[in-house]
Amino acid sequence: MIKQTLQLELGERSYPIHIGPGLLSLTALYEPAIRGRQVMVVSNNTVAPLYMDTVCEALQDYRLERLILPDGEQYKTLEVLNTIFDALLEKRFNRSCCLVALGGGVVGDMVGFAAACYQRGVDFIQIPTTLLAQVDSSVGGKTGVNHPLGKNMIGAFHQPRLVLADTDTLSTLDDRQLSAGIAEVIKYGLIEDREFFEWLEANITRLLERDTEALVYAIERSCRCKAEIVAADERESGKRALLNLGHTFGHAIETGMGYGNWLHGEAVAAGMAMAADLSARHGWIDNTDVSRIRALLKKAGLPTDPPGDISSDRFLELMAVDKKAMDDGLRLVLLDAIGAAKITADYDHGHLDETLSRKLPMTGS
Ligand SMILES: NC(=O)c1ccc[n+]([C@@H]2O[C@H](COP(=O)([O-])OP(=O)(O)OC[C@H]3O[C@@H](n4cnc5c(N)ncnc54)[C@H](O)[C@@H]3O)[C@@H](O)[C@H]2O)c1
Ligand SMILES: O=C(O)C(=O)C[C@@H](O)[C@H](O)[C@H](O)COP(=O)(O)O
Ligand SMILES: [Zn+2]
Repeated sequence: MIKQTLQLELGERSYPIHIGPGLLSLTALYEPAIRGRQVMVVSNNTVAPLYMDTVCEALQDYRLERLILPDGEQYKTLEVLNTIFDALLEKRFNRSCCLVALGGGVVGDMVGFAAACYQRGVDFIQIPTTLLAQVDSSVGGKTGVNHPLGKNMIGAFHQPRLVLADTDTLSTLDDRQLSAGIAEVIKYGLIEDREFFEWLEANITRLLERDTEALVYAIERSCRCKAEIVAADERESGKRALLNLGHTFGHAIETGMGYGNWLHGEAVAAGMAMAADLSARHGWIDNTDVSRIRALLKKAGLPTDPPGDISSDRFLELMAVDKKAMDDGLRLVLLDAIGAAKITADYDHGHLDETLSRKLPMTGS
């Protein structure tokens, strides 16, 4: 079985995405990206004790440095980013170096942004170790940090040279984090792949039980969807915004609750349920679709309602900084069907208020 390799096609910045068990120790996979370079492997204090040695042993013939960041969404900040620059300068890393991001989406986003900025841009490799990072954050080149007033507000587009998603690393992930990753998997089904959504309805238990074959299938199908969208619209001038389904509500929840209280995937899950609710209020999908979406999210161990502590006015305030806000208003990603999302500014503000203030039928099932 079971290793899969996809290619994200972006001309001379194209790169492979390797998916499967046992990949961390395969030196040959890294070599094209790091041959002859200084390499800094950056991780955090949870992931480094688990996997840093395996990666460094695979790279033992290289000039290696290790750097360990504090673990948590609350550390996805400019301040912690600066510690990466300190380490690179102290170790005299030059422009031909390569950074390796070993961890979940937080490490990946920060190391990617450090690579985008250091000496105006150096190479980096993504080694995602959470399901969420393997299906989403390691692919596509969105990098950055949070600001107290808004999620991912400081960042850059900077593509990795290689993505190496070793599914064995998922064995040490706790159940809550696995579920958070499944939220982004469900997102792909909702935005443009109804058949995948139906596969998820039938196979969600296999994913929750960490069946390797099911995981590789879901990761590959998710990455294929994301890679096609990014190849068509790298910098989100159009279609890429579909990947933001659930995120305008979700980012508001993350910022409003304080980073790290709700996991990103949990906030996105509640946000997708809210997007489905708002779509149904317009008659674009029907209530049975909403119930199906909520049922799958629940079965995956995910929330389907926003926290009670955020009023609809506060939601609107938090949502106003969304990157899809234009001078003429905020665009939202909503649903015409399961498997057909759309980006639209043409929604009813009264309906939006009903969704934000959780008026029935939001709590239908
Ligand atoms: N760039 C993008 O396109 C993109 C896409 C989606 C999400 N994101 C960002 O990704 C972040 C969320 O990523 P995440 O869900 O991976 O969270 P995370 O990076 O915080 O990782 C979750 C937790 O799991 C731990 N962990 C990681 N791998 C582990 C393993 N194999 N075994 C045990 N523990 C492990 C981490 O240390 C952390 O405590 C958010 O900041 C979000 O904004 C970015
Ligand atoms: O890759 C994308 O494009 C996405 O929107 C993927 C999202 O899952 C991810 O959370 C991303 O970081 C959100 O980007 P943002 O531009 O809304 O901050
Ligand atoms: Zn996301």
